[in-house]
Amino acid sequence: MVISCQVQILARKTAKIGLSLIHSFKKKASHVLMGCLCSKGAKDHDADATSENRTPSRNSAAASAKTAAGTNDGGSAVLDAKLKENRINSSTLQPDDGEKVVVAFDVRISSGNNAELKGLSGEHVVAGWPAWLANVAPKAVEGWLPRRADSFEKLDKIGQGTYSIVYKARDLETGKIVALKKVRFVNMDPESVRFMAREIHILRRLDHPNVIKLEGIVTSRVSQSLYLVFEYMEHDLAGLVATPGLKLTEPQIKCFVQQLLHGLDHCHKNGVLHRDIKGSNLLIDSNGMLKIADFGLAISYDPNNPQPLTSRVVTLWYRPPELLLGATEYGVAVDMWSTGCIVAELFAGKPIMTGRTEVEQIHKIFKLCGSPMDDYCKKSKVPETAMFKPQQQYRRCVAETFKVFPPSAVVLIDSLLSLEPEARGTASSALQSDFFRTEPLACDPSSLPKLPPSKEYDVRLRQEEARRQRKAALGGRGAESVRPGNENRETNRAVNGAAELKQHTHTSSKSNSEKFNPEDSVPGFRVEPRALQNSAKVPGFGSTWNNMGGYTDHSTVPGRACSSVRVANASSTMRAKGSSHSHIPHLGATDLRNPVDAADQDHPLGRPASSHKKNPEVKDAMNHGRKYRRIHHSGPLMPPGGNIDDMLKEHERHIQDAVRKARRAPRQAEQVDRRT
Ligand SMILES: Nc1ncnc2c1ncn2[C@@H]1O[C@H](COP(=O)(O)OP(=O)(O)OP(=O)(O)O)[C@@H](O)[C@H]1O
Repeated sequence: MVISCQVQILARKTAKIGLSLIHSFKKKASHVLMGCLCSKGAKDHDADATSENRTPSRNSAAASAKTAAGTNDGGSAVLDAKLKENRINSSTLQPDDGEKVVVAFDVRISSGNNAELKGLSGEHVVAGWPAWLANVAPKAVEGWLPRRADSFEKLDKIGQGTYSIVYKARDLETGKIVALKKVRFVNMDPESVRFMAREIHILRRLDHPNVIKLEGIVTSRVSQSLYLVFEYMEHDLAGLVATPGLKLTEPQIKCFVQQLLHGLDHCHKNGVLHRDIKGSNLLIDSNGMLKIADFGLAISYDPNNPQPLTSRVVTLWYRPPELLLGATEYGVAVDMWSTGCIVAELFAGKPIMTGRTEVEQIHKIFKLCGSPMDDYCKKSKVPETAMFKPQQQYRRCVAETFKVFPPSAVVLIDSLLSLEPEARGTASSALQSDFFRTEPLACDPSSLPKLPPSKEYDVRLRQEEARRQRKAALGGRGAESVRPGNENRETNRAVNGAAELKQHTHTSSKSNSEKFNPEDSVPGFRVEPRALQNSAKVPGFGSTWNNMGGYTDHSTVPGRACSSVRVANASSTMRAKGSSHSHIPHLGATDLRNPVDAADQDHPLGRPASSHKKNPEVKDAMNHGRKYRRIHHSGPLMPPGGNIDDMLKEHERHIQDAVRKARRAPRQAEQVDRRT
């Protein structure tokens, strides 16, 4: 005991030396101690991290745990409810397994069956890790020492995820600017701790310039939270795509896609599936380096020994058809599908398939990629019972839809968006595609122009500012009194965001695909003359990007089909109607998804639903939509013989109901406010 105390004091004073002492004292020199900020390569798989491999339901539970933890104040009741829902709602889940795993886990810790593990966690506690972490996930922190929260100075809140808040901070020891991802746990729930531990463990196994680097972990003794320390990244791809007036050139798109594929290749070759590739998880630093981030849903997998995995992963718009149809045996192809969506999104300037529910999402996929062939289930490992075929036969129209993109991009997108997973190829085969060999070639990341920080989070801030403005207007001051030019850029962007949001809300009685594409021949797309596109310039901003030296603007390259046209989005629609705003920011992924995703709010993964929590604008809509929560949930998407068109109409009606009620609620609240 005395020895242990002395060691503890030592460890606190000089942590690095302290841990070495502990280890030599305990004669456990199995790994080299590098200190908190540099340890790499904890190769052995954490039993916890791979437990999904044993049961598909555990990860679903974990995903729910992530969601529940994200509510922070929701407490364990939310978590319990989510876990329960998981078991009740999901057809792909085996009812008892989630429970069993949790129990088995508790038994393992408390019964002391695994003496070595227990010893390891004891060591970690002595080294300064909190017991709740050391006990639950000893391997995640193995070889590292915790940093103290007061060795960082928080500068700004820069992001918010389902279960985390991200801050920009200064490391007071080195002066370096970092990102601190604060993860709070609900009652130290082992399931959510373990979920986060999996993320840490996976991040520590990866080491690549295009994968975000976890630099350390900070524990806070006061709050029940952990901070993950990451290198700081100024932008994310979703934010860039949503930046008003910003149009990526072909070399820039190639540069980003190439980096994404290199990062993915590294993950896949190291047996890691990301399972949540989307723009807001692709971070970009001030040198144009793209890094894959948010490994919260990532999983270790062994292609030679496939295990059942949950199908409840990947954000809806980027989710491949086999997952929507409940496949539990899958591999790298799920990330390749998401990559295909991203590549097309970069050229289109907006997400390409924006389903509001899983049913609608699969329908959009079939409309674009064609109806599945008879042997689809077998080839894609989709359970026959979960399969449905749209009543109407759709022919594949990927090439036709994206014909305005450069031909080599179309070929790549066509292959990545194959219905059959096998046909999508791998990250390394995609890197060999003509897309990267055809002129104009990818530019160098370092030559990308410097941009002000742009994240999906900024888009959300704009929305919040918009709400504030609207409220102020109702209070008599009027949003119009804020003149662009009198405010800083952030506010100007917010004002424009307000207009867009308003417009979006007012016109949301129709889905975007209906709005933009009444003839519905090509899902969600309409090609517009460049004249309209050109009107969308941000004073002093878009021009910076477009005038960068040395870049090919493909509007000037003859034969580049994509140069002369642009896919329509809400902004251009508004401009076409003569909106007084010279540029209307295109809503980010979250924004478009939020107001209409009511039917998805109970998704066990909780990702689409989680975005509602982030956005108070639609929170009410979600509450009002609660009674619809059971409709058309995932699992078998259609009862045999069901009519997809009726179902979609029904969906639309429910969603519109929810949105209408949501719109009414704040007005009523404001009336009450004014009265009181
Ligand atoms: N290293 C970083 N540098 C700068 N910003 C970051 C960094 N890591 C994350 N962020 C910002 O914080 C946001 C949330 O982070 P992250 O995606 O890791 O959290 P999450 O809780 O898993 O989110 P989600 O629910 O979207 O999956 C990101 O979208 C990004 O904008």
